Amino acid sequence: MTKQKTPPMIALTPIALGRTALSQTAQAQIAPSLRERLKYWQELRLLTPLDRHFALSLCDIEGLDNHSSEAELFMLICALLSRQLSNQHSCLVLSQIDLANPMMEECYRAPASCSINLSLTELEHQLSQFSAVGQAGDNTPLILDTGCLYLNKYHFFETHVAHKLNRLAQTELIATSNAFDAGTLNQVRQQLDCLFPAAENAQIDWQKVATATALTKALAVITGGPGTGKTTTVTKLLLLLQTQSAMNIKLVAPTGKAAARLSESIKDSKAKLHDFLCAQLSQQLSLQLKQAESPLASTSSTQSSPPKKQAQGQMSLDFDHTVVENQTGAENQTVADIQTENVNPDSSSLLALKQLIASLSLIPEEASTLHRLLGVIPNSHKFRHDEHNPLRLDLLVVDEASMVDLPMMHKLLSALPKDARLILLGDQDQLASVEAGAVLADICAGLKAPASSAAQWQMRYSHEQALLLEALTGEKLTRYIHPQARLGDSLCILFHSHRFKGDAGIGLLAAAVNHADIKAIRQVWQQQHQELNWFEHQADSNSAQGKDALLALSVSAYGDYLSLIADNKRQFEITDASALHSPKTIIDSFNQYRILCAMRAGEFGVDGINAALTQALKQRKLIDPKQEFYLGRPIIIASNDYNLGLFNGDIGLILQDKDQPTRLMAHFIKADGSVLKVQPARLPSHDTCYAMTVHKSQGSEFAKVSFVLPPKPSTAQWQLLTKELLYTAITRAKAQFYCLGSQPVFERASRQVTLRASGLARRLWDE
Ligand SMILES: Nc1ncnc2c1ncn2[C@@H]1O[C@H](COP(=O)(O)OP(=O)(O)OP(=O)(O)O)[C@@H](O)[C@H]1O
Repeated sequence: MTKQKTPPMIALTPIALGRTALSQTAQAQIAPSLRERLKYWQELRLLTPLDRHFALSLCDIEGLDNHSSEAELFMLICALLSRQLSNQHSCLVLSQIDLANPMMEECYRAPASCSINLSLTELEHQLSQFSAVGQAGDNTPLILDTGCLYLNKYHFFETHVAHKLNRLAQTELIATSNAFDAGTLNQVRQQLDCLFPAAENAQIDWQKVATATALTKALAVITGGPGTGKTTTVTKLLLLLQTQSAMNIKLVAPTGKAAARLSESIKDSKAKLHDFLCAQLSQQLSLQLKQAESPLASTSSTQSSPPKKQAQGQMSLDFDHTVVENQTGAENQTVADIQTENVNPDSSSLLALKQLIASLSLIPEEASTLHRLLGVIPNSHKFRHDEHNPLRLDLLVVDEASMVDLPMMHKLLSALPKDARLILLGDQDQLASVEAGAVLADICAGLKAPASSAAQWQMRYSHEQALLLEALTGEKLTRYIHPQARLGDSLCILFHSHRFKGDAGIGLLAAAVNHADIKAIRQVWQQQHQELNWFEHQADSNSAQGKDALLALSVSAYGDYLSLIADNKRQFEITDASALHSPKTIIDSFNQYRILCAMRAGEFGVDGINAALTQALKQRKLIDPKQEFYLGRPIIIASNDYNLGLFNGDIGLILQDKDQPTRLMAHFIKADGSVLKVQPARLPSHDTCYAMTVHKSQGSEFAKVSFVLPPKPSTAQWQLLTKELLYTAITRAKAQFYCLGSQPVFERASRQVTLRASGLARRLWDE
């Protein structure tokens, strides 16, 4: 270990005496050592106990004299690094340290404040001299890389994720349009045209471009806000891929709830796509028949004809399972049924349609959680699938990718087989993952439009990729050519929301918040959209009018599922099980409404709102919370229990057991739609869930959402109030959004952007 003889590196500011808020230790001494300051910062909650112990342990490992200025600098930097990791950053960016007030104490001359009397270059040099600090690839506890200090493990995760994503992005499945023979290029174009018919407006169909992107690259990242058609696009893409050659496709999402939603969305998309293709087929057939001037032969038979091999042998498809809803109102038929002698079965457009319809059944519908896919090993942080035991699949689709943290992305990419493709879906503007990193945001970072641009995002293609995508889609993309496209060739952002029409309040508010556009935010609220409702926090703390209004609304909104439970109770009393509402119906009804809080603790946090609403529902005799697990109590699981199959974030209800109505059981709906019943006493740690945090609501949607902001946020609370939090809360609502807050808090939060320190964006876009 090399020790440097340098002037004092940390200037210790004498403590201010006589301040009541000081710890006794801090008050008693004029110039406390850094060890004492660490303790004091922990008392002030500027550090966690873990941060302090991390700093002390590393100083011990380094073997420094505790009172030396080197030791003090090292401890301080280690504490700062640990604090960054506790705040979900991947590293400590040295240039972001406020050298004059590194601990960022609110009062500059706060009792334990200190400053670092070194330039940034000197600081970096000093740090590189410690034996615990190494360079990329070293086996040291800490790594200093390009001005960022990492815990070795996080540095490894980050470089590995960057390497894997870059490698996947560079894996060209089709490099240029010349790679196709003319027939194949035409076939793919025709299929794309068929799935994405030209719209009347002249705008680029980004869904079509995204699909083509994923046909050409082993990595495709399709992002966009709610309802922009990510699932619709990926369903069409999977269909195209399955028509090319049958693949082993797996669908995953980070949580059980998100996986269940993905399954539902894919099913819904498939059904819509089936109807759409059948309508197209019907149209084509009518056209051909008209041309042949011959009426459609009788199609009344509902029997499936034996599958017909195509005459020219170009395709040998089994159309047996392909059912067509005839527009003329005839019964469902197979495609084979409605072939007639008068129709040319080899017409390329007909064949393309039939091929697509036949392949629909090959698109998987069941989605699992990432944990289940990777194979949890009880009591271990490792998974069954890793680089030594890769997953068995050809294509992996990961939904809600914004929720995937850096360590999980590392594990997922490690387990991905060499030749597999990866498709990431998500909303890059949503809250970042609960744990370290902001992987999806870093992946999209290179598409951030320059500040001067009106657009927020701008596509970035290499010359070759722009031409290839143009050849496949017919869309004009050359204006997006960028000299350093890097990951841009694999990315596509969908802009147009099909859920929120142009003038719908929720969509407008979400967009205004996303752009941190205060003027637009005020305008949207002033326009008094019927789907947006504001409850003002009362300035007078004795009056709880805004909160009362929210509670009254919530009692009424939750009244629906509670009345279904009351119905069942009556049915059980008269022992008539025939008219019971199923647990799924009741849980679906409960999921129509949710209160989302910015905070966990306090009167306006999850804890306070849950307690107040429990009381309000009790007063209205809608619940009887005499015992802990009372009928109708909503539960959210707070930790994983692999044996029970319950995961952090799973939501269920305490309901009467159909088989033994005197017994109350926690009921959950699993991703495959089945009901899981668990004895309340066996539940892993859990909370009541009339209200939940915005963080926990990621991956879920509700018809109505009430969002609660604290009236007077503390300094610590302000750190959580960001535009991503607001945007995520707003976009959980499909039909109605209510907000209990105050204008200054809402607006200041809209201006605060989540910044997660990480080197991933640089590794993906600049190196
Ligand atoms: N090009 C389109 N034209 C018309 N409707 C569309 C189009 N694309 C998607 N939709 C419809 O918009 C709705 C939302 O689409 P989809 O579920 O694919 O979006 P998403 O981005 O996956 O949504 P979420 O954010 O909820 O995951 C669906 O009803 C879908 O049928």
